[in-house]
Amino acid sequence: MHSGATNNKRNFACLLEEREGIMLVHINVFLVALIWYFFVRRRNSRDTAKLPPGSLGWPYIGETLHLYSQDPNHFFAKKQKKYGEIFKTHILGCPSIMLASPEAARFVLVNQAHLFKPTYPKSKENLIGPLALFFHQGEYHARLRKLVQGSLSLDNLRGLVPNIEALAVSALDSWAGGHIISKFCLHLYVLTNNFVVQLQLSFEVGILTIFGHLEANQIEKLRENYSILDKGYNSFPIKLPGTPFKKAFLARKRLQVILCEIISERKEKKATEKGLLGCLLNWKDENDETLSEDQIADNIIGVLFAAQDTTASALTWILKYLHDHPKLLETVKAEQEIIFQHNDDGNLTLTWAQTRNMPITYKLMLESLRMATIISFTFREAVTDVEYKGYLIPKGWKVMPLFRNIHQNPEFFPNPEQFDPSRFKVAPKPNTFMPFGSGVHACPGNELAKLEMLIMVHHLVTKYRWEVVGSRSGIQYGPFPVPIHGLPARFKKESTREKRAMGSGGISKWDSVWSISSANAWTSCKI
Ligand code: HEM
Repeated sequence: MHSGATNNKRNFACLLEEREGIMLVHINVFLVALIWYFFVRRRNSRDTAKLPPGSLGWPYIGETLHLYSQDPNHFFAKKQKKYGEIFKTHILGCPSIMLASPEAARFVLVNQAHLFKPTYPKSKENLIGPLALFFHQGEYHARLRKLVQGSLSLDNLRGLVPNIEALAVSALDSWAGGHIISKFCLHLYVLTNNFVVQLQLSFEVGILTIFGHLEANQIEKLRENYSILDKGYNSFPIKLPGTPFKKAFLARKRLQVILCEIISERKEKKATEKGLLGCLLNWKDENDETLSEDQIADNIIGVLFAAQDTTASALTWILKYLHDHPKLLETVKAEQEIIFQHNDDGNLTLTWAQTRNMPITYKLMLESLRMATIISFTFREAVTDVEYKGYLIPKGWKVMPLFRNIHQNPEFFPNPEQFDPSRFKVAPKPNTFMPFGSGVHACPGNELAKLEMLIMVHHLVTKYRWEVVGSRSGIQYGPFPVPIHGLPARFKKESTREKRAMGSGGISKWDSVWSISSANAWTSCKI
């Protein structure tokens, strides 16, 4: 019994020792884990990774005044020169990190896109409609994107060529139709603001792509209210009666009513059109759930918004570059003239195949998109602390891939300030050419925009002559860059007889006015 008790005591002591041993092991494991957490895992977080170089400027206003008191492109270019390809700043009330390298843009927009969400001011989100795809990421975004992309597929665009062509011809005819006699010149010209007219064209193309056929009175109501919305979109977001923002807000409400009427009509008719509205109306999930009217309306306004000013600005720049480079204009004309003559002097409509085979005009378009970079940069917001190349991008900070700076980098585009379509004989290096963005939010309308531009250039150079009026240099932002005052120009429609009389490369009185006026802007241009 005694020895048993002694044994028991010994066993108990052993047990205690064993437990202490186990506890010690646990404590050691815990300490090692703690050390690992602090010295290894935490290496990736705020304590060790440093913020990129740069300046956050004044408290709250940061560097916003610096940005707005100069050309934004100079602001970013100066910063890039001083700090390199990744730098911090503080603009529009937000600490932000700018990224001016292709790898960094790819990191944010493609490889690690899930760590960065799209971000827009709430006031703008509400004007467009908070359910529009570009405010979202994840499953909802992917579902809507598939529908938008489907409606803009090459197969659908192929069928739109004759309609887009008819709209382009009618826009061009309207420029040259209302002739006025300008006291400054001997000829009959029309004085117009290209950007405004281009806006009308891209609006009509947007309507066509979204709705297919629409009654003229419905188009007019949409146009009227959409233009009020567009004007107020970039105004100061204050809802006082009479302010552009308040007007835009009310126009958005009216647009909702008009769109809901159209949606009900289409539902009643059980229409099976291929346009975006058809795709949105016909969508059903596995539980037979359909999209709500708000989801449909917000996405229609969203696509119209994304399609309009962007394409209009790009077209206006193409006109400006053609104007500034007469030799290039002649070469583009020669390419388009062959198609024009093949189509019985324009009596036959353009074919899809012809629009896919305009190599010179295509390079002109790409170089215009590079030089003008309609969307200079985009915004994302870090959803968590992110480390990139040893730099910390803190959660909640804005991140801005700078497309324009990449397009203007001589390492990727030698002599970047020179307009040179021939550079596109060779494909740009990956991720260096992003006029339509990149990754999950890249532009689904890029093929439509290109088609619209090619068709427009075809008709413009084969049937019209034009001359830019007033100042030829300078940019204005609205918010997309356009040549100053929207490039006012005089247009003249050439009759086939006039063209034949001149022959290819012939000089008319009009031509001499043209070349004198454009002599200052003349620079050699390779194709
Ligand atoms: C020259 C004309 C155009 C340019 C330069 C352009 C440029 C862009 C860019 C850079 C983005 C990406 C923005 C970002 O990543 O934050 C984008 C997105 C978008 N674009 Fe375009 N775009 C043009 C025309 C169009 C057209 C014609 C349409 C539709 C018919 C369209 C519809 C959209 C939509 C819906 C998005 C959002 C996509 C998403 O969030 O998934 N765009 N565009």
